[in-house]
Amino acid sequence: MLDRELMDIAPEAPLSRGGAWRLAQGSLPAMRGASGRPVPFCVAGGRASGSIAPAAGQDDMAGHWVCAIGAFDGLHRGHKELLRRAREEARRRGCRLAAVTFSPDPADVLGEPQGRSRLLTCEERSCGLLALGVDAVVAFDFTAALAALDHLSFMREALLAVLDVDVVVVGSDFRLGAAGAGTVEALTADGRALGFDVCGLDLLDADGEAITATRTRCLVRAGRVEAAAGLLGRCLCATGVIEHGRGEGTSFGFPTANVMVDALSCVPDQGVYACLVTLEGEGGLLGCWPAAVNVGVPPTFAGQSALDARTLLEANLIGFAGDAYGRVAHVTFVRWLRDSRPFSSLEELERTVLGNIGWTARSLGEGDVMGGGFA
Ligand SMILES: Cc1cc2nc3c(=O)[nH]c(=O)nc-3n(C[C@H](O)[C@H](O)[C@H](O)COP(=O)(O)O)c2cc1C
Ligand SMILES: Nc1ncnc2c1ncn2[C@@H]1O[C@H](COP(=O)(O)OP(=O)(O)OP(=O)(O)O)[C@@H](O)[C@H]1O
Repeated sequence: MLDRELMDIAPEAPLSRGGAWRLAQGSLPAMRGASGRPVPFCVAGGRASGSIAPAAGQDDMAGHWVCAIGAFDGLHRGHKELLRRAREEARRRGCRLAAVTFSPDPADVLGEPQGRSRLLTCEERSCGLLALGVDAVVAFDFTAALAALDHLSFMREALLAVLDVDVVVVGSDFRLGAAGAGTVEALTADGRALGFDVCGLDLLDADGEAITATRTRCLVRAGRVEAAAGLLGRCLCATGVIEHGRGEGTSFGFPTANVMVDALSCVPDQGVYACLVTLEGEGGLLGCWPAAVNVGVPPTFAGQSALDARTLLEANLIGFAGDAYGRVAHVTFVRWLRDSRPFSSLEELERTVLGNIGWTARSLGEGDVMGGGFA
């Protein structure tokens, strides 16, 4: 089934209106009513591939498009402003709006090996972009072949082969293609040659500094979750699966659910936080509990567990009774409480943690907030 939907261009095909290569199969991929489901594509003689996720009701890709391009990790306030302006441009020109992005995030492939670098998974980014009102998300596979394409080749052989592009909208700091040579200026020259316009927008800032995914990730890793929320325009949320821990907590009087998040997921390096934890049930959400959460290996027990090498969030779900093992948990960080630290006695550890749980219960509630907050 997928093969039928793959498309390719004839490498010798001439450039036509708008710079769009005529596709070998003559048309852009038809969605055939399968709205929301990504449709794979392959262009530029196999050098570029990816998928298109259409919004509901968008059943084909024909027609003219405004394209907002970037990684969009976090979908922070700057990204939302860019998309708002791109939407306005699309409306003015009678075009549809596509978000053009890359999977995996180029920063994960080209950037410094920094770990914990992802505020959103590719799927979350795609769903978020569609929720923000784009008509389609075009996600190019960020392969070595794609990374090696210069900006002109990317526009001509990859993007214009998939969409008939009228306008490209990017932030003023944006760089596309090999060696990051595709600045707004260079893309504008490409547009003159290939038949599209380029809007390079000033970056939205907060406190005199541009809002970027890099800035947001730095704040998160330093534990400054409230400041990160100010840039994101919402609280940070990390998702993981609940696994068995060492079982110490039960005897302390504060049972903990051990939420293992992906090693690439951007969460604080360490610290104790007041959170809300939403658990998935069999056919939907089970509920959402206030929780005091320790992030990272508990310093008092460092090196004592096979779990230690992985990213661990230990959550005491306030008012939760039941078996949470194996469940998917979404941990929303509301407030930093303190740094994690080693304790010289278990009594001091227990007293301190119970204090953190008490503060969280008084501030966020004593039970499932979806069920009214009554334990
Ligand atoms: C809110 C909270 C704060 C915590 N703070 C610390 C801490 O500062 N230092 C530390 O060594 N462990 C800390 N812990 C971790 C406990 O030591 C840990 O939950 C306990 O060992 C139980 O682990 P287990 O049930 O997975 O075996 C904290 C746990 C929670 C829930
Ligand atoms: N604060 C902002 N205001 C407006 N546009 C922005 C802002 N930040 C990023 N953009 C633009 O949004 C698109 C997607 O952003 P992208 O994820 O590539 O950059 P970023 O958020 O600055 O991430 P990073 O810090 O990893 O470079 C790009 O065109 C980018 O220039």
